[in-house]
Amino acid sequence: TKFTVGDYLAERLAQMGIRHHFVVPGDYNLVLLDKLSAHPALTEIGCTNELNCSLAAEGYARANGVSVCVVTFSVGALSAFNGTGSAFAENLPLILVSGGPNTNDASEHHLLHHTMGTSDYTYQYEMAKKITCCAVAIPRAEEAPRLIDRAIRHALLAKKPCYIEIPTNLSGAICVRPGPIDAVTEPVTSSKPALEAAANCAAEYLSGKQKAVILVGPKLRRAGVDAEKALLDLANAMGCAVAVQPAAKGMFPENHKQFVGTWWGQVSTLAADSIVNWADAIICVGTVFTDYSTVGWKAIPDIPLMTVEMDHVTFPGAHFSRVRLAEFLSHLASQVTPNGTTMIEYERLRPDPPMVHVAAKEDVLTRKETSRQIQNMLSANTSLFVETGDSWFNGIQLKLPPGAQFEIEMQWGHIGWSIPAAFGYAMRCPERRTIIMVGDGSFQVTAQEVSQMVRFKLPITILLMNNRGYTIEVEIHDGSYNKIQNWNYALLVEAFNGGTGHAKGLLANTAGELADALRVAGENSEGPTLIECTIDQDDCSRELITWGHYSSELSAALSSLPATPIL
Ligand SMILES: Cc1ncc(Cn2nnc(CCOP(=O)(O)OP(=O)(O)O)c2C)c(N)n1
Ligand SMILES: [Mg+2]
Repeated sequence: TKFTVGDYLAERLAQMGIRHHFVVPGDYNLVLLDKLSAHPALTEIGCTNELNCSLAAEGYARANGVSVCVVTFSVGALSAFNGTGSAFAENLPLILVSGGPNTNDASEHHLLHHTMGTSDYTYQYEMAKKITCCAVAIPRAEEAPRLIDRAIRHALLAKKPCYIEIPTNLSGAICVRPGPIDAVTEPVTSSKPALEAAANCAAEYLSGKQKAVILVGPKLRRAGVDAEKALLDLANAMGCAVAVQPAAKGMFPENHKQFVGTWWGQVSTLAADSIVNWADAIICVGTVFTDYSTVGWKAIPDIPLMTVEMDHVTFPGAHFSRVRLAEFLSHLASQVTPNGTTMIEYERLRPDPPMVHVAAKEDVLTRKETSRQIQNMLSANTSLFVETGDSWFNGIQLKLPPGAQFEIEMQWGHIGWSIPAAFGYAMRCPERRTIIMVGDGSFQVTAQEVSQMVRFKLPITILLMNNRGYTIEVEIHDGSYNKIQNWNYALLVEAFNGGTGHAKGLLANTAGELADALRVAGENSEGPTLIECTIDQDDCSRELITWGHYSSELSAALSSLPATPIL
């Protein structure tokens, strides 16, 4: 049989380790989908809509390192742009592939369905350029190898999404076979002189300091599989306190003796803010300081920083390009002199473990009791997804046992992300126990993807925190718009079974009912179990109230009038 452009893409995806491709069919991509599903190493995963398809691919990339989402032109791609934006914001190489109009149509000024109704079809490609690190539209089959390889390589190096548009009449067009995948996947290594110079600068930066800490940010994990190991080596070599930013929870082991908690200003955990504020040197590794992670700009380090990024290192007064994060941390670990001052001080500050109240079985269910019971079910095999909302704060307060994974989408913050993202993640890691903490408002955005968990028999546990509305928004700025229609969530999930599935929908109004429901979930290995936890609408975390208070100041600032009145 002839080798085609669609086969070229399929082979490249398989060669780089993708085993599942997330799709929604449409007549601009059907031939392409045939080619992809014909590849022996690829399994087609249909999704209910393109928003969920792109978010499922975003979650898959968290587990697999890279993912692909294949949609139809215009009506499909514009929804998939949202999950693509998430991948950009969260530093994930998601490959967005869209079918496109037949290359013969433009010159005929044909008006085509699904398009804007003009004969200019370039708008999608132009839009894609803005939300990816590389966008290509294949004009002729001869250019497919060069353009596909270029887009994929950019995505892998930058840890950002890329865009590949394949006209509907080119997927089946003859194409040459690909060369070695090494040409696409080979990472960029550090410049040796730059690495040495950066390490010398680090030694100088640290030599004058007594109280150094390490602050870990969400880009650490995105810097490659050996990044977390290199950080551990540096932490062990230094002996100093190590704090994580909220979006980096789980990227440093929480049972490590030098772990001092999540640094998040007034809503830090384990008094991490006290030791970070005491430090005279902060080694920032993959950190991101945003309005949310600095609690409305109130928690920003105010001392000179050393920052270690994916491909450069900076100090007060110096910048070193092409120094790879993992290589630099490992190199520094072999040179740095131990300095445990901040750990000694932290042991004086470390808060005593809180008294944990165990509710009686008949007690009305509360947020705290729900968190307590979730804490008890976390294990080395757990992957915990926490959704935008009070679930962020409740999830961040939990203590991760060694091996447990934690996923959060704090930069993009698209409510509903956790349902499709956990589905995509679980497709790649079916052996792990995936648990989702999600609010009622978020659940309503992407609930359809629970039916895919039924279809692929994924034993995902969904803790739906039903506080009757958009509580995180209430704490920032309340209004009528924070009220939503309540659903019978347990019944909805049963409906997704369609007569053959194994989803279970349970309602927990008391502590005892939650305990029983979690037992049922633990035993359901044939499909998802949703547990609707009914809690009072004002039963939210202290941290949300504090953070919301400062963020409402922030939202007031965001809506503040332009500095210079427009005349
Ligand atoms: C796509 C998208 N649209 C709107 C928003 C703004 N937003 N952020 N959080 C919310 C409400 C979340 O409500 P829930 O999921 O019920 O969470 P809780 O805070 O636990 O009540 C909204 C409406 C958002 N973050 N993402
Ligand atoms: Mg809610």
